[in-house]
Amino acid sequence: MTAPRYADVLIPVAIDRPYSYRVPAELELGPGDVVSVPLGNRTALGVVWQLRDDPGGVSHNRLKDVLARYEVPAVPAAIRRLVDWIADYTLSPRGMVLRMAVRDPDHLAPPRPRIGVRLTGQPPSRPTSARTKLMALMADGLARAKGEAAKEAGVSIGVVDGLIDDGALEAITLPPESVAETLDPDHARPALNPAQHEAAQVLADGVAARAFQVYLVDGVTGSGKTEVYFEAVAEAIRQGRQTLILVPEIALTTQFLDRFAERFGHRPAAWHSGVGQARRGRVWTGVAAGEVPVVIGARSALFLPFQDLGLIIVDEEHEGAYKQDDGVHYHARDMAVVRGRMEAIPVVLASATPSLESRVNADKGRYRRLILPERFGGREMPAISTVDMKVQGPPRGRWISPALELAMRRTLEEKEQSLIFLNRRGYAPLTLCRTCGERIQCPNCSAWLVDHRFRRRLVCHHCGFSMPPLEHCPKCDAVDSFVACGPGVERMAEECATLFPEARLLVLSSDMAGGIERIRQEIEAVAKGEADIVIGTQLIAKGHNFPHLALVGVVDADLGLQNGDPRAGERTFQLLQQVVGRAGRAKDGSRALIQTHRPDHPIIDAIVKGDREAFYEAEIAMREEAQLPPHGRLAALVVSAEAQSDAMAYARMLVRSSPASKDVKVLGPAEAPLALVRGRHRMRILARSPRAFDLSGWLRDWLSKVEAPRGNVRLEIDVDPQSFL
Ligand SMILES: Nc1ncnc2c1ncn2[C@@H]1O[C@H](COP(=O)(O)OP(=O)(O)OP(=O)(O)O)[C@@H](O)[C@H]1O
Ligand SMILES: [Zn+2]
Repeated sequence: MTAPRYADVLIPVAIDRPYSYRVPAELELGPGDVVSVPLGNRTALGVVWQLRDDPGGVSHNRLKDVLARYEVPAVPAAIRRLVDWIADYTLSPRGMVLRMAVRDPDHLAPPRPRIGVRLTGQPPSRPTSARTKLMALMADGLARAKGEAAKEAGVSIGVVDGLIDDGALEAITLPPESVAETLDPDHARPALNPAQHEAAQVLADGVAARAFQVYLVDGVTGSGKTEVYFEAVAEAIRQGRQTLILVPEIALTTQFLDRFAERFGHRPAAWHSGVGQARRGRVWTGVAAGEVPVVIGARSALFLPFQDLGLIIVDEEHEGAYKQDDGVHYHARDMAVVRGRMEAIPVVLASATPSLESRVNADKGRYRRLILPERFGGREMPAISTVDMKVQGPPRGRWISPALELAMRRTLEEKEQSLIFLNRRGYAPLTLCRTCGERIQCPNCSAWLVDHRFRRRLVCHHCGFSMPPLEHCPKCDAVDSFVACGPGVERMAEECATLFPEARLLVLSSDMAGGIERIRQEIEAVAKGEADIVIGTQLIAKGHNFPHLALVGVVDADLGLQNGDPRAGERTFQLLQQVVGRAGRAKDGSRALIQTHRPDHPIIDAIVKGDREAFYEAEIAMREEAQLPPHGRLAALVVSAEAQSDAMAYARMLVRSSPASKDVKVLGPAEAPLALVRGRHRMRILARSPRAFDLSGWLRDWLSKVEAPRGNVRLEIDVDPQSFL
């Protein structure tokens, strides 16, 4: 048999179709091989999507040759199918989806050998103070990587090289740093309570069965969902198969990594944007070679080329962070289920506040629901009450009600921790001129600038525009006439400092100076009890274990309920439930106070009564009534342009040419709630269909019949939108 002579190669750029190339005789290629090919006047990396014996309608002579094959494992068929599937479903160019799986050639290159140094026994000919420092460090006789030796001794790399030339040190090749520690499934098995044991057994059996099944581990906060799914991980390790654990915000999971190491002896391999290039390369190849047993990662880890995946876990499956809203609009939880089905393996979704989608799937029998009804160790849930801001509100210009203040004082006296939760970054969401009423707006977006006092900037949260605080009003020229309206976490910190000057305060929000590393340290400090009052945004509401936390105060529970987004209710419920669930995890007698203007709102009521079922029942009924997901399907089309008239014209043309269908209702175009972002005017169109309808197929049909946007007009498609802004 002669080898195929043509290869269709998909290149990770914004094109949908693979390009055809000739395969030179000396090159042996298989599907999934990573190759370099000429593209225009440059060389690009690509993946062999298909091999053929015919040039596919193009003349042989017009095709170019594949240049070379990378010495890395081939991209498995499962990933290629996943890329095809996601491209079809989300209407994204196939190459853009591939880009999430295979990117720069650099991280695919075989690991560069690490150069280390060690003593030769010969003294340096010309000792300097830097050389002496380095020699003192190396005196223990151990080999060290060059960079590490320099760093530890506090000298430059040049000093190391100098001593090599001098003959006092010798250069040696070190083995690559391992990314694939062997994990021990029985390293430290916890004693599970009966409900945990039962759920863990079902999951372990599922892994052993090697068949597709989605499990929803639905357990209240602190019920030990992690311990339970760790048993499924243990089973996968026993079977010699790989596990992928997806988490919404990997950078903040130090606590989790430590727990994993306690259970299995070592940390898992981590995959996220913060992992250095060289290490990413080793994880990628180690995963493809089947050597890395467990990867924990952010949503992009879903595209890793596992050789023998046996289990996927999606922790905090309800989290909005799983939805990617730029480039390819995909939901990592949903795509994890797709991958699980393709690979015929179990998928475990875990949450204390499951998404409506997953809950309905479980109710309908599509997913298997495992319930953990109680906190581990019989720990009580916090006692929750509301503070009616209409009658018991704080004095003007303050946001902590007398009731919350009193509870905080008691907590402080008991030497326990309080958490003040407000999901708003900065000092104040709006700055207003007292003289003329002018509101300070972003020049590029239809949004107010947020006052960030710690940084002394006014910042747009949509485009990142920022400027120093103004002295004169731009409209009436009044001096010193600005007032900050409403609170953000920085302002809450100011109020807490005034009320409790003796307390140790800590503010946590995602825009803190010092970035993710600082946030990580502060979260650890909170866990260790090093702060009395913690003031935080949703960053603090999720997944963390704070044993000293005895009081949670929600500054404004109504905040999320105000916008017209169909998911506002669900999101508010989840956020409040999660933040309240941070309290009382190590000790009974904890409390939560929820400040609200609408104490009888059904969602607030469900939280206070601890009645999750009431919330799910009402919300599911509402979605059914309105034919909203998960009962119906939605797709959003956002048209944007520099001129509003251009955006409007294209959006109108789109709607006019939508194919008639008894199943699909097209709504709009309407100006988006965020009508202007980065200087672009935005119009929204929404298509709604029954659940069983192939909405992606219908959209593709529609868009194939209309003219593509021209000039600066852009069309973005978002199937299963999470955001309605
Ligand atoms: N069987 C067990 N043995 C010992 N400790 C346990 C056990 N189950 C749970 N715990 C402990 O209880 C605490 C809560 O467990 P875990 O974090 O797994 O809960 P969770 O359900 O994931 O909570 P959340 O939804 O709030 O993130 C942890 O400190 C955990 O170590
Ligand atoms: Zn802006």
